[in-house]
Amino acid sequence: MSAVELRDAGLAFGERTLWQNLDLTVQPGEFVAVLGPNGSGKTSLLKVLLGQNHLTSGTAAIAGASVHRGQSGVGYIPQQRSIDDDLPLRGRDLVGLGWDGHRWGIGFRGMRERRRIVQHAIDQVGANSFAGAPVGTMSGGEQQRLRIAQALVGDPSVLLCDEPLLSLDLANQRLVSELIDRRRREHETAVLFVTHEINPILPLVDRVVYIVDGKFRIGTPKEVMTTEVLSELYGTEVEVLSVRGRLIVVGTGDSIDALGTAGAHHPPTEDPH
Ligand SMILES: Nc1ncnc2c1ncn2[C@@H]1O[C@H](COP(=O)(O)OP(=O)(O)OP(=O)(O)O)[C@@H](O)[C@H]1O
Repeated sequence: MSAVELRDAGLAFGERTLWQNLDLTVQPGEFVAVLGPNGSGKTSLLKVLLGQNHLTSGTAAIAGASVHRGQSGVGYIPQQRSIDDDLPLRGRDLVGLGWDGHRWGIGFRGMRERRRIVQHAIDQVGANSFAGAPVGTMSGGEQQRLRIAQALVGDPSVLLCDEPLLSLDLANQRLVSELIDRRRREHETAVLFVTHEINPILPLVDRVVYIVDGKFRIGTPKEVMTTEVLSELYGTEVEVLSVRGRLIVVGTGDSIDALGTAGAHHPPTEDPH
Protein backbone atom coordinates (compact mmCIF):
# COMPACT_ATOMS: atom_id res chain seq x y z
CA MET A 1 0.00 0.00 0.00
CA SER A 2 1.33 3.44 -0.84
CA ALA A 3 2.19 5.82 2.02
CA VAL A 4 0.75 8.90 0.31
CA GLU A 5 -1.53 9.12 -2.67
CA LEU A 6 -2.69 12.32 -4.32
CA ARG A 7 -4.99 11.85 -7.29
CA ASP A 8 -5.78 14.68 -9.65
CA ALA A 9 -5.30 17.00 -6.67
CA GLY A 10 -5.82 20.74 -6.87
CA LEU A 11 -5.63 23.50 -4.28
CA ALA A 12 -6.89 27.04 -4.65
CA PHE A 13 -7.38 29.91 -2.23
CA GLY A 14 -10.13 32.10 -3.60
CA GLU A 15 -9.28 32.99 -7.19
CA ARG A 16 -5.71 31.76 -6.88
CA THR A 17 -4.95 28.19 -7.89
CA LEU A 18 -1.68 27.03 -6.34
CA TRP A 19 -1.54 23.78 -8.29
CA GLN A 20 -3.92 21.32 -9.94
CA ASN A 21 -3.96 17.91 -11.66
CA LEU A 22 -1.29 16.75 -9.23
CA ASP A 23 -0.83 12.97 -9.18
CA LEU A 24 1.70 11.76 -6.67
CA THR A 25 2.15 8.32 -5.13
CA VAL A 26 4.81 8.04 -2.45
CA GLN A 27 5.96 4.58 -1.42
CA PRO A 28 6.83 3.56 2.15
CA GLY A 29 10.43 4.56 2.88
CA GLU A 30 10.63 6.92 -0.10
CA PHE A 31 12.32 10.31 0.36
CA VAL A 32 10.64 13.06 -1.68
CA ALA A 33 11.96 16.62 -1.77
CA VAL A 34 9.41 19.38 -2.41
CA LEU A 35 11.03 22.38 -4.06
CA GLY A 36 9.87 25.68 -5.48
CA PRO A 37 10.01 29.43 -4.95
CA ASN A 38 8.28 31.31 -2.11
CA GLY A 39 4.53 31.07 -2.31
CA SER A 40 4.43 28.16 -4.78
CA GLY A 41 2.36 26.07 -2.37
CA LYS A 42 4.86 23.71 -0.74
CA THR A 43 3.70 24.23 2.85
CA SER A 44 0.10 24.16 1.64
CA LEU A 45 0.76 20.72 0.16
CA LEU A 46 1.97 19.43 3.53
CA LYS A 47 -1.10 21.00 5.16
CA VAL A 48 -3.34 19.08 2.78
CA LEU A 49 -1.74 15.86 4.04
CA LEU A 50 -2.23 17.04 7.63
CA GLY A 51 -5.92 17.61 6.94
CA GLN A 52 -5.55 21.35 7.62
CA ASN A 53 -6.12 22.41 4.01
CA HIS A 54 -8.88 20.89 1.94
CA LEU A 55 -8.27 20.06 -1.68
CA THR A 56 -10.32 22.04 -4.16
CA SER A 57 -10.35 18.99 -6.44
CA GLY A 58 -9.14 15.40 -6.39
CA THR A 59 -8.32 13.15 -3.44
CA ALA A 60 -5.59 12.68 -0.85
CA ALA A 61 -4.94 9.52 1.14
CA ILE A 62 -2.40 8.40 3.72
CA ALA A 63 -1.78 4.65 4.00
CA GLY A 64 -4.90 3.98 1.99
CA ALA A 65 -7.25 6.08 4.14
CA SER A 66 -8.70 9.43 3.18
CA VAL A 67 -6.84 12.31 4.82
CA HIS A 68 -8.49 13.81 7.87
CA ARG A 69 -7.39 16.16 10.60
CA GLY A 70 -5.62 14.67 13.61
CA GLN A 71 -5.02 11.31 11.89
CA SER A 72 -2.49 8.98 13.41
CA GLY A 73 0.48 7.87 11.36
CA VAL A 74 1.60 11.36 10.30
CA GLY A 75 4.52 13.17 11.90
CA TYR A 76 5.05 16.87 11.22
CA ILE A 77 8.12 19.05 11.65
CA PRO A 78 6.76 22.58 11.17
CA GLN A 79 8.87 25.43 9.86
CA GLN A 80 11.17 26.54 12.64
CA ARG A 81 10.10 29.50 14.69
CA SER A 82 12.46 30.97 17.23
CA ILE A 83 11.67 29.77 20.72
CA ASP A 84 11.47 32.36 23.46
CA ASP A 85 14.52 32.04 25.77
CA ASP A 86 12.23 32.22 28.81
CA LEU A 87 9.80 29.54 27.68
CA PRO A 88 9.32 27.35 30.76
CA LEU A 89 9.21 24.13 28.75
CA ARG A 90 11.78 21.36 28.95
CA GLY A 91 12.87 19.34 25.94
CA ARG A 92 11.15 16.26 27.33
CA ASP A 93 7.85 18.20 27.67
CA LEU A 94 8.11 19.41 24.06
CA VAL A 95 8.41 15.81 22.87
CA GLY A 96 5.53 14.80 25.17
CA LEU A 97 3.25 17.34 23.48
CA GLY A 98 3.64 15.28 20.31
CA TRP A 99 2.40 12.24 22.18
CA ASP A 100 -0.65 13.90 23.70
CA GLY A 101 -2.38 13.95 20.32
CA HIS A 102 -2.24 10.13 20.37
CA ARG A 103 -3.16 9.82 24.04
CA TRP A 104 -3.77 6.35 25.41
CA GLY A 105 -5.67 7.54 28.45
CA ILE A 106 -4.57 8.93 31.75
CA GLY A 107 -3.86 7.19 35.03
CA PHE A 108 -0.69 5.53 36.22
CA ARG A 109 -0.37 3.11 33.29
CA GLY A 110 -1.03 5.84 30.77
CA MET A 111 1.61 8.09 32.35
CA ARG A 112 4.15 5.28 32.49
CA GLU A 113 3.48 4.39 28.85
CA ARG A 114 3.79 8.05 27.86
CA ARG A 115 7.13 8.32 29.65
CA ARG A 116 8.44 5.22 27.93
CA ILE A 117 7.38 6.37 24.47
CA VAL A 118 8.74 9.89 24.95
CA GLN A 119 12.07 8.42 26.11
CA HIS A 120 12.19 6.15 23.07
CA ALA A 121 11.72 9.14 20.74
CA ILE A 122 14.40 11.12 22.59
CA ASP A 123 16.79 8.18 22.23
CA GLN A 124 16.09 7.97 18.49
CA VAL A 125 17.49 11.48 18.00
CA GLY A 126 20.30 11.10 20.55
CA ALA A 127 18.97 13.93 22.71
CA ASN A 128 19.05 12.28 26.12
CA SER A 129 21.87 14.41 27.50
CA PHE A 130 20.00 17.70 27.00
CA ALA A 131 16.30 16.71 26.95
CA GLY A 132 15.87 17.84 30.57
CA ALA A 133 16.99 21.41 29.87
CA PRO A 134 14.62 24.31 29.10
CA VAL A 135 14.03 24.44 25.33
CA GLY A 136 14.77 28.17 25.15
CA THR A 137 18.35 27.64 26.35
CA MET A 138 19.19 25.04 23.68
CA SER A 139 21.10 25.58 20.44
CA GLY A 140 19.17 25.58 17.16
CA GLY A 141 20.47 22.09 16.36
CA GLU A 142 19.38 20.71 19.74
CA GLN A 143 15.92 22.26 19.41
CA GLN A 144 15.57 20.77 15.95
CA ARG A 145 16.50 17.28 17.17
CA LEU A 146 13.76 17.52 19.78
CA ARG A 147 11.25 18.70 17.17
CA ILE A 148 12.10 15.59 15.19
CA ALA A 149 11.58 13.48 18.32
CA GLN A 150 8.21 15.20 18.76
CA ALA A 151 7.27 14.27 15.18
CA LEU A 152 8.44 10.65 15.68
CA VAL A 153 6.69 10.05 18.99
CA GLY A 154 3.49 8.81 17.32
CA ASP A 155 5.48 6.27 15.24
CA PRO A 156 4.48 7.86 11.91
CA SER A 157 4.33 6.09 8.57
CA VAL A 158 4.65 9.50 6.88
CA LEU A 159 6.95 12.29 8.01
CA LEU A 160 6.22 15.80 6.73
CA CYS A 161 9.18 18.17 7.13
CA ASP A 162 8.93 21.89 6.42
CA GLU A 163 12.38 23.41 5.89
CA PRO A 164 13.92 21.44 8.76
CA LEU A 165 17.47 22.58 7.92
CA LEU A 166 16.71 26.29 7.98
CA SER A 167 19.21 28.32 10.02
CA LEU A 168 21.27 25.27 10.99
CA ASP A 169 25.01 25.13 10.43
CA LEU A 170 26.48 22.49 8.11
CA ALA A 171 27.22 19.96 10.86
CA ASN A 172 23.68 20.19 12.20
CA GLN A 173 22.20 20.10 8.70
CA ARG A 174 23.98 16.81 8.20
CA LEU A 175 22.94 15.46 11.58
CA VAL A 176 19.28 16.36 11.12
CA SER A 177 19.21 14.95 7.55
CA GLU A 178 20.82 11.73 8.79
CA LEU A 179 18.23 11.35 11.55
CA ILE A 180 15.39 11.72 9.08
CA ASP A 181 17.10 9.38 6.63
CA ARG A 182 17.69 6.76 9.32
CA ARG A 183 14.02 6.92 10.33
CA ARG A 184 12.82 6.15 6.81
CA ARG A 185 15.36 3.36 6.31
CA GLU A 186 14.72 1.62 9.62
CA HIS A 187 10.94 2.13 9.78
CA GLU A 188 9.94 2.52 6.12
CA THR A 189 8.58 5.95 6.97
CA ALA A 190 7.89 7.96 3.81
CA VAL A 191 9.41 11.47 3.92
CA LEU A 192 8.13 14.63 2.24
CA PHE A 193 10.78 17.25 2.75
CA VAL A 194 10.12 20.89 1.80
CA THR A 195 13.36 22.75 1.18
CA HIS A 196 14.98 25.62 -0.68
CA GLU A 197 18.40 24.00 -0.54
CA ILE A 198 18.56 20.58 -2.18
CA ASN A 199 22.33 20.04 -1.87
CA PRO A 200 22.45 18.94 1.80
CA ILE A 201 19.89 16.19 1.06
CA LEU A 202 20.73 15.44 -2.57
CA PRO A 203 22.26 12.00 -1.84
CA LEU A 204 19.12 11.00 0.09
CA VAL A 205 16.46 12.17 -2.34
CA ASP A 206 14.61 9.55 -4.39
CA ARG A 207 12.31 11.99 -6.16
CA VAL A 208 11.69 15.69 -6.44
CA VAL A 209 8.38 17.53 -6.73
CA TYR A 210 9.27 20.95 -8.15
CA ILE A 211 6.45 23.51 -8.17
CA VAL A 212 6.68 26.90 -9.89
CA ASP A 213 3.72 29.20 -10.33
CA GLY A 214 1.12 26.45 -10.70
CA LYS A 215 3.30 24.21 -12.89
CA PHE A 216 5.18 21.24 -11.50
CA ARG A 217 7.47 18.38 -12.44
CA ILE A 218 7.96 15.12 -10.57
CA GLY A 219 10.90 12.78 -11.07
CA THR A 220 14.34 11.80 -9.83
CA PRO A 221 16.76 14.69 -9.18
CA LYS A 222 18.52 13.73 -12.44
CA GLU A 223 15.28 14.05 -14.37
CA VAL A 224 14.03 17.29 -12.80
CA MET A 225 17.12 19.28 -11.83
CA THR A 226 18.17 20.04 -15.39
CA THR A 227 18.64 23.22 -17.40
CA GLU A 228 15.81 22.18 -19.74
CA VAL A 229 13.22 21.29 -17.10
CA LEU A 230 13.85 24.26 -14.81
CA SER A 231 13.94 26.69 -17.74
CA GLU A 232 10.57 25.37 -18.83
CA LEU A 233 9.11 25.55 -15.30
CA TYR A 234 10.34 29.08 -14.66
CA GLY A 235 9.59 30.24 -18.18
CA THR A 236 13.01 31.85 -18.38
CA GLU A 237 16.60 30.80 -19.02
CA VAL A 238 17.77 28.84 -16.00
CA GLU A 239 21.06 27.00 -15.86
CA VAL A 240 21.81 23.95 -13.72
CA LEU A 241 25.46 23.05 -13.24
CA SER A 242 26.88 20.06 -11.40
CA VAL A 243 30.06 20.93 -9.54
CA ARG A 244 31.72 18.37 -7.26
CA GLY A 245 28.43 16.60 -6.65
CA ARG A 246 26.58 19.84 -5.85
CA LEU A 247 23.92 21.37 -8.03
CA ILE A 248 24.31 25.04 -8.80
CA VAL A 249 21.21 26.70 -10.13
CA VAL A 250 21.46 30.10 -11.79
CA GLY A 251 18.70 32.30 -13.11
CA THR A 252 15.62 31.42 -11.06
CA GLY A 253 15.66 34.61 -9.03
CA ASP A 254 14.60 32.75 -5.90
CA SER A 255 16.50 31.32 -3.00
CA ILE A 256 17.73 28.24 -4.87
CA ASP A 257 19.60 30.65 -7.17
CA ALA A 258 23.37 30.64 -6.69
CA LEU A 259 23.46 34.33 -7.66
CA GLY A 260 20.38 35.28 -5.66
CA THR A 261 18.04 37.73 -7.30
CA ALA A 262 20.94 38.92 -9.47
CA GLY A 263 20.52 35.73 -11.46
CA ALA A 264 16.94 36.50 -12.39
CA HIS A 265 15.75 37.60 -15.77
CA HIS A 266 12.48 38.98 -14.50
CA PRO A 267 11.49 42.41 -15.77
CA PRO A 268 12.43 45.21 -13.34
CA THR A 269 9.61 46.23 -11.01
CA GLU A 270 8.20 49.67 -11.59
CA ASP A 271 9.39 52.41 -9.28
CA PRO A 272 6.26 53.76 -7.56
CA HIS A 273 7.79 57.26 -7.20
N1 LIG B 1 -5.22 29.48 4.44
C1 LIG B 1 -4.88 30.26 3.43
N2 LIG B 1 -5.75 31.16 2.91
C2 LIG B 1 -5.42 31.93 1.87
N3 LIG B 1 -4.22 31.90 1.25
C3 LIG B 1 -3.30 31.03 1.73
C4 LIG B 1 -3.58 30.17 2.83
N4 LIG B 1 -2.48 29.41 3.07
C5 LIG B 1 -1.56 29.80 2.15
N5 LIG B 1 -2.05 30.76 1.36
C6 LIG B 1 -1.34 31.39 0.22
O1 LIG B 1 -0.93 30.37 -0.66
C7 LIG B 1 0.36 30.66 -1.19
C8 LIG B 1 1.28 29.50 -0.98
O2 LIG B 1 1.65 29.42 0.38
P1 LIG B 1 2.64 28.32 0.93
O3 LIG B 1 2.92 28.67 2.35
O4 LIG B 1 2.09 26.98 0.64
O5 LIG B 1 3.90 28.58 0.02
P2 LIG B 1 5.34 27.94 0.12
O6 LIG B 1 5.66 27.38 -1.22
O7 LIG B 1 5.43 27.00 1.27
O8 LIG B 1 6.20 29.23 0.37
P3 LIG B 1 7.51 29.51 1.28
O9 LIG B 1 8.64 28.92 0.52
O10 LIG B 1 7.56 30.99 1.31
O11 LIG B 1 7.27 28.88 2.63
C9 LIG B 1 0.80 31.95 -0.54
O12 LIG B 1 0.58 33.00 -1.43
C10 LIG B 1 -0.06 32.05 0.69
O13 LIG B 1 -0.28 33.40 1.03
